[in-house]
Amino acid sequence: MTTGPSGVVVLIGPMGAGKSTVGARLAALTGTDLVDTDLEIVRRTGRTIPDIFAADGEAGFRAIEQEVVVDVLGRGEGVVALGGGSVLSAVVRAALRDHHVVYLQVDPSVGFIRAHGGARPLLAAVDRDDARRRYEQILAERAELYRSLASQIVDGADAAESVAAAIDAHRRRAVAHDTTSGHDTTITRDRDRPTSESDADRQGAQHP
Ligand SMILES: Nc1ncnc2c1ncn2[C@@H]1O[C@H](COP(=O)(O)OP(=O)(O)O)[C@@H](O)[C@H]1O
Ligand SMILES: O=C(O)C1=C[C@@H](OP(=O)(O)O)[C@@H](O)[C@H](O)C1
Ligand SMILES: [Mg+2]
Repeated sequence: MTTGPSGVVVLIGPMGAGKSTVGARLAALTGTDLVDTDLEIVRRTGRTIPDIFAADGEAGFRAIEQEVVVDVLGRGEGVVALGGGSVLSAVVRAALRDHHVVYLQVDPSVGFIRAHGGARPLLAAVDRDDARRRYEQILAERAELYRSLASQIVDGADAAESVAAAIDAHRRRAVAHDTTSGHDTTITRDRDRPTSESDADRQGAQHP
């Protein structure tokens, strides 16, 4: 993949949106490397994420996460799949500014089913209904943050191959500065460069 001035494609979105899965597909599709920052945290600390939450609390996890994410983004190339809560850090948000940031958007019904039952401490409630309510609350709290950071928004409910292909197609068009090749229907917003008047209108409508 030709990646342009800033080479990193960063995937954001809630737990279960498919960031890790799509990240792997996109890296394979484009012949680049994936860094999944959750896995990188485990690799660097030698501890699992539930262990870190249990011993250091969420605040302790966020401190480690911020350091790892900023470091990984500084490498300047490849695909980076963030953990869903990375964007809660203002330092991480600032570090995202120069990169192509893709928000994998999912309804809570899709995201929760995918995320529940794994080793995610924030959904570790004993009762499934409690866990679901927690997921919905987290998504409601973060949705606008994800939107505001995104250079591209894709439908995370689509098949992982399709999501990866949509990201690659958008990236190729952006690098080629091709404003005439039409629209990718999964793209709802291009932060930096409207591809048509209607896109520009839509941006204005979303960001008064
Ligand atoms: N596009 C997709 N279609 C169907 N299942 C998916 C898709 N993306 C992810 N999954 C499944 O959902 C679960 C969570 O995916 P994951 O990539 O870990 O999400 P995230 O990193 O955003 O939390 C995994 O079991 C994965 O196989
Ligand atoms: O949303 C969150 O706060 C979290 C998401 C997880 O990653 P995924 O988004 O890859 O599931 C992981 O970083 C941790 O359990 C916290
Ligand atoms: Mg993940």
